[in-house]
Amino acid sequence: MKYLSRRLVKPEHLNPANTLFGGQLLSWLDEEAAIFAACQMKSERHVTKLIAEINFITPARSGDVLEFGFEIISMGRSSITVRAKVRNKLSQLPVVTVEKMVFVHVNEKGLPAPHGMGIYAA
Ligand SMILES: CC(=O)SCCNC(=O)CCNC(=O)[C@H](O)C(C)(C)COP(=O)(O)OP(=O)(O)OC[C@H]1O[C@@H](n2cnc3c(N)ncnc32)[C@H](O)[C@@H]1OP(=O)(O)O
Repeated sequence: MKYLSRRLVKPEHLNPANTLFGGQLLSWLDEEAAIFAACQMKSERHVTKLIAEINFITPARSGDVLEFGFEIISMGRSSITVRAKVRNKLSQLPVVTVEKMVFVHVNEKGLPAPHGMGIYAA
């Protein structure tokens, strides 16, 4: 798994329990995974199709630096499927894992279109 980006947890990202709001983390994850998918497909136009099995493992707190890791599970005709893990940079503890994120390359009408790429390192 490649850890390609980092985010700092700030007070405005917290929930009433003073830990990172899950929706904030998922928003970051979707954006970071979409960038990863774009790099693999060499695509500027793709959409998130599926996010499956999200497991929030340990809480993150203000001041924590989170690292976002991704790996390719498979590439199809128009789609790419990736696995994701976010971990605490200092402790290396896993914060969340996502078993499956599917992104689909689309044409100008928003319909699936072949990305034409094999697997290569971004
Ligand atoms: C980055 C963002 O936040 S984007 C915003 C959020 N996302 C969206 O709004 C997307 C809304 N959804 C859509 O527009 C449509 O569902 C599309 C364009 C993604 C797909 O349309 P579909 O009619 O399902 O396409 P189709 O059945 O031809 O499948 C296209 C590809 O997706 C894959 N796919 C479709 N459904 C699934 C699924 N449930 N799970 C896994 N893969 C799937 C197919 O296997 C196919 O892959 P392949 O071409 O590599 O073999």
